[in-house]
Order: sequence, then structure tokens, then C-alpha cells
Amino acid sequence: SIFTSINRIKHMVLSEKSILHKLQRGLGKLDNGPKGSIFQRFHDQRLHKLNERNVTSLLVSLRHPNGLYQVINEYAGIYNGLRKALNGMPLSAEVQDQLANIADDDDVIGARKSLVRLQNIYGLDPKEMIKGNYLGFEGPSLNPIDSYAIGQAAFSGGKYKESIDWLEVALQLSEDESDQNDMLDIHSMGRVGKNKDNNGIEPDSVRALLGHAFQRLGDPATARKWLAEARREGSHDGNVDLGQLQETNDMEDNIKTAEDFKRLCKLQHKTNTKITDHSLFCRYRSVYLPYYRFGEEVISWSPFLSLFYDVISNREAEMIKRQASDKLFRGGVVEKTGGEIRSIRTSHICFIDDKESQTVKRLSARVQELTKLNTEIHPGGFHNGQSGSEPLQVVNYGLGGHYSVHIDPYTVMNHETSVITQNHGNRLATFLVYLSSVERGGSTAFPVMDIVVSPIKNGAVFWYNYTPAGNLDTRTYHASCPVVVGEKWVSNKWIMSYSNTFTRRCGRRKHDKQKDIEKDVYSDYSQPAY
Ligand SMILES: O=C(O)CCC(=O)C(=O)O
Ligand SMILES: [Fe+2]
Repeated sequence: SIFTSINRIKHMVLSEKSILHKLQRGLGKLDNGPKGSIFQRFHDQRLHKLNERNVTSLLVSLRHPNGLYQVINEYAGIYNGLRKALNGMPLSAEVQDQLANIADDDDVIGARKSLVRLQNIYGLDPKEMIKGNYLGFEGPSLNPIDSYAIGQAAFSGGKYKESIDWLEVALQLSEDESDQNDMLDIHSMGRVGKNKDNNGIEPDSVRALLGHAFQRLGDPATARKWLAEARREGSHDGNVDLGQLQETNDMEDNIKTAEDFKRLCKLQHKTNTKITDHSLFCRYRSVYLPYYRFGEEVISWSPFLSLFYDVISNREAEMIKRQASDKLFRGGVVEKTGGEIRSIRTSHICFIDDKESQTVKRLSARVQELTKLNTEIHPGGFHNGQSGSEPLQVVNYGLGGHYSVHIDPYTVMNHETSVITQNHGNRLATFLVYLSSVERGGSTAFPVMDIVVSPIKNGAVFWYNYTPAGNLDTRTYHASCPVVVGEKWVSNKWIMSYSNTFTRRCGRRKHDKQKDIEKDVYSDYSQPAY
């Protein structure tokens, strides 16, 4: 899938010529058969199109959710024809790899569901979203077919309220447009069909699906009204196979912090005025060799949470993203529940070991100096011996990319995680570095602490996942709010517990909290900033 990484979507758009070239090479041996010539025609037409387009404006549109949706939809549509033509033929691994770089139907469905997530989390109105207005950020508009399709996706995801909004917009837009057509047609004596308008949606299918949505919402009266209207004008029952639908919910729906989470996500760049702890403060922190000075802001004492500014340079951030983009893959947390796959994380990730990159190695060393915790990775590699930290995990989010509420320590016991926890213990602390700012959305929200952090490029958040007594600190539950506009990159440095048994400072008293320890530690070597 590619909709879960803006980097992959950009790669699809920018490397299509090279993808086509490699496909041509891979399909060359089929050249004499009929399929070979179909590919050649496809190749030539596509190349012609590519030479004509304006790449700059295309890239600008990819900052906006509708632009991303359109490009995913368009590429899936165009390449579906090719995929069908190649269906059943033996394809080399290279051809399959290249085809995997191009959006397919699953991406289109994922993209629709992502738009529904944006609607849901930020309380956006599809009337505005369709026009391209997301939280005041303008972009390309979508059409009634898109609106209907997104409504269908919402419906099949069990989001009936959301689906009704999209379906009503679809109906409204198609009526508006057929009104306009009627007016034009007064002169040419109407030719607009009753059921099928010029935009290719059948209003009766929309009405029927509206009826089903109201039915599922427990409003049989309104449901009957829509179903009757659909039947009066036609006999369609929508294009959705209602028998196959399953109710699925995002994790946000299931936890009691759902409303807090939404509220925090909407608070971007605003201070949470509920925090009135006057003992919070800022200070400068220094590391040496090379000398580097950062601002640090303590934003919560218990649990301890602090923000660092300019903890890496622009050059280092760009370097890490460049190194990561060659090895990104779909982030692992996909849960299977009742036969349906629901994704609690829409991003691509990869790991970079200190051995692979001087930049990453420097960052590890800096984190070690700042946190006074051991971050050294076993010289033979993370998996070959006890390590102070995991290799750096780099994350690139996709269209509406998010990560549902979770805690960082391993909790699910499968083979791989139990090998990690046996060797290294668990994720004692998290040092989360922002490799980009995000224009709208994409904050890190801590619903239990009632704190939200807006990504600031080159900044970082640091916290302990365990209390000084060694208990899992469930106040550290956090999530990545969906990205609305822009491209979000973060990286995680997870510091492991076994190597830090003796490096994490303990309290002087038995029940000391991290707050007490921090005060002791920092009065030793740091002065508050003015
Ligand atoms: O991207 C974020 O803001 C949070 C990421 C996160 O929590 C994680 O990757 O574990
Ligand atoms: Fe996390």
C-alpha cells in the first residue's frame, strides 16, 4: 500500500517514468505476444501524458488531502487497466515490485477511509471538504462521485453518521449540476436522463444507501422515507453489498478518552489553558563534542515530560529522511478483529542502526548525553546482544496518517517481541524527534495527561514509560492525531530498560516520583533559563 506514506505517494508520482521503464524491461519478453503490445501502447500513451503535465503544481496539490486522494484515485484507475491485462500472466519479481509502487484499489479505499477519519476527528463538514476547505486550508475540490464513494466507504466502516453527510453532499451536488444541465437544456430540449446524471451517479443508489444508513443508526422513519423515495424513482438498492458489511470501529471509538483525544487534536498550536502548574519551567541544556546547546521546556512533572528545541539540525533531519526513504515499509500495527482488518496506524516506517549512519549515531550519542541513559547498541547489532536503545525508528505518515492511542512498551507477546524483551527488557523511555513540522493536524496527544504537542521540526519530546519504582506508567498513553495538511515525519529513539538498570537515577526516598528525581538531578548540572 502507498496511501499510508506521503513519501511513497510522491515517489509514485515522481518516479513513474523510471517505473514504466523498468516495467518495459521486465515485460520485454512478452513483447511479441498480444499482451506485450498492449503494454507498449499503454507505455507510450502514459509517457506522452507525463511529458505534458506540470509537476510543480502537482506537488503543491499533494500537500492537500483532496490532491492526494485525486492522485491515488487517478493512478489506481489508470494502472488497473494494465493490471487486468496482465492478470494470470507469470510476472517477474521486478515487475511485481514496480507495480507495487503504484496505487491500487486498496489504496483508494484506504484513502477514502482516511478522509472519513479527518471528518470524524476534526469535526469537518463534508460540504466544505468536498470544496477543498480543510480547517481553512484551501485545495482542489472533489466531485459527486467521490462524495458517494467516500460515503460508501464510511458506511462499510460502520461510520453511519459520517456516511450520511457524504451521501447528502453527493445528492445535493448532483442535483445542482443536473439543475444547471436542465437550464442549458431548455434550449436544446432536455436530454438529461432521470436516473443517471452527467456525473455518473445514480441518485437512487445514493438515496437507498442513505436509507440503509439511517436504518443502522436506529432511525427507521427517516430510513423508510429515503428507501421509498429511491423506490419511487427507480429500483436501485445502492451498489454496496449490504450483506457483506461489517461494523468496525477505530480504537478511538472504544476508549473513554475518545472525546479528550479529539479535543486535544483540535487544539493545535494553542496552549492547553487547563495546565496552571507554576513550577513548570524552561532551561538550557548543553552537550559536548561537539558543543551544542538546546532549550528544554518541562511541560509535565508527573509523569515527567519535556520538550527539546533544535535538538538536531536541518541538515541532520534531511539526512535521516533521505536515508529512511529508501527503506520505508508499511507500519506493522494492523489488527485483525472479527475477520476485518482495521488499521490503527497509517504510516510507513523503517529502522536505522547507528552502524548504518553517522547522523543517526550522533543523534544516539546526543540522546545519551541529554537523558543520562545508555543508548549504545551492541556492536554486533541490536538483535545480537543487550543494547541500551533500539535502532532509530523513522516514521512517515500518509494521507490522514495517524496512530491510535497506545503505549510504547511491548505488550503483545509474540515470538519477536519476546526475543526483544528477553534480551533488552522493555522500552523504558521514549525520545521522539520531529523531522518535520506539519501545517495542519498531526499533533502528538496524551489524553490521560491532557497534553498535546504540535510537531516543531528538529524538536523532540521525552518521557519515561515506567515509574521510578519500575511500574508501567499508563499515564503515558498517547497518539498521533491525523495529518490534515503537510507531510509528517518523526523518529523514535526507544531506550531499553536492562542496560539502564543502574543509569536511571533513583530517588532518595522510597516513594520518590520522577519529579523529585529530576529536581535533584538538574539542580546538579543545569541552571534555569531566563
Ligand atoms: O507521531 C507521533 O506524534 C507519535 C508517534 C508514536 O507515538 C510512535 O511512533 O510510537
Ligand atoms: Fe508511541
